[in-house]
Amino acid sequence: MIDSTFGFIGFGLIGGSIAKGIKRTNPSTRIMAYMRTRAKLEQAQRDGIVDLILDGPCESLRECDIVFLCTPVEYNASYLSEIRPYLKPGAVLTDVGSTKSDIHKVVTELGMEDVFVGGHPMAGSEKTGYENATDHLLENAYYIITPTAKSRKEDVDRMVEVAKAIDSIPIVLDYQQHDRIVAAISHLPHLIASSLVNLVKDSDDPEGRMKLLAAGGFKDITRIASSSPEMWEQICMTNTGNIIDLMDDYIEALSHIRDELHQKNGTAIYDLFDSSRSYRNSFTERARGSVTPDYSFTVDIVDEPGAIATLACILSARGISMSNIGINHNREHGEGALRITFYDENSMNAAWAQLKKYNYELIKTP
Ligand SMILES: NC(=O)C1=CN([C@@H]2O[C@H](COP(=O)(O)OP(=O)(O)OC[C@H]3O[C@@H](n4cnc5c(N)ncnc54)[C@H](O)[C@@H]3O)[C@@H](O)[C@H]2O)C=CC1
Ligand SMILES: O=C(O)C(=O)Cc1ccc(O)cc1
Repeated sequence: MIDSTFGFIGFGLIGGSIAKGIKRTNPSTRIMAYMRTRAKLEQAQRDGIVDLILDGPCESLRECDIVFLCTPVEYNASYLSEIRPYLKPGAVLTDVGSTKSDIHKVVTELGMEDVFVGGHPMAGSEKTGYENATDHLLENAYYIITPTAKSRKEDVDRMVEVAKAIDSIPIVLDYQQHDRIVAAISHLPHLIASSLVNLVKDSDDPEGRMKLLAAGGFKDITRIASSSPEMWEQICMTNTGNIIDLMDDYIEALSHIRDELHQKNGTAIYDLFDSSRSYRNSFTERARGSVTPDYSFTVDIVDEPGAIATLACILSARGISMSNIGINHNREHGEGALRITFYDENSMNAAWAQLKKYNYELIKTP
């Protein structure tokens, strides 16, 4: 990576994770950051991630090769003109926002198309804040790069290098195409998840039994309803056209399903489940969207303190590294299911054999 000094405006989950990822692979890079909560920046400085704390857009940004805007999308756009005076010649200004048309529009209006290259890492979580940022959050995730009409090829290449430096997978897309895609796979699903949660809230009995009994499937498809309302309001408000188009189609599909249920048309409902299952199963099963094959299996463990540590010790004693480990929260009590991912097939097979020896119950990933 030729760039060595990076500035961040906003330093939460995504800004913090990009900075940590850069520092992990390029420890000699210099990072300066601004956000409203200074205490968190001081923590980031103690962590060795932030070298210089900024009090806002200022002269120091002139040292940066790349400046990242990592606040909620509408605020990102409002920072463009404030940052412009502090960009050094040749510096790239980028963002990580989940929608792109709005910021590209402001960039064009301000005549900043030659310095701006949009970005959107396609991973994250429902959590927010620097305290949840990790150096591997964006590993194996697509990092969408949206050039302007006047972006220089070498600037797009520099963003590709940054994405690679944090082990993401760069992909260059037109910003309008980007917004239609994410409306379908991210924004409409967030609205559906939140409205479904509210449907249960409004339909529950006074004892809250729906909430009590809500199990795996419901929790799986509504996890994202715990995301930041401030961030998601801004995302939806900057992609209304695409979301409404897809929502119209979705309402029609739901209405169709309702009719089939009314007519007790089991075949139609079977076909719905059958076609969605085939299509869903054709998605490559990957952690956070990686293109690498998935080397994972699930282990049934007793839900008690130390159970995960014991399992980790058994594997590490054989020198087997895990690339990811996560609890499947489908069950409330009793045994827990742990999904473990490995870097390669050999590690996965060695782990399988080792855990079998200890009589763990193992379930292959479908
Ligand atoms: N959360 C996610 O999973 C993903 C989020 N994004 C995008 O990343 C951006 C940031 O999101 P997160 O890091 O998740 O949010 P976050 O809430 O963790 O971090 C936002 C940061 O911006 C700061 N901030 C908020 N308003 C500000 C303002 N007016 N001036 C200066 N700083 C301000 C906050 O103090 C915080 O440091 C958003 O634009 C979002 O669309 C992109 C991919 C994934
Ligand atoms: O929590 C999740 O799974 C997400 O949906 C993460 C996410 C949030 C916003 C984005 O623009 C991209 C990814």
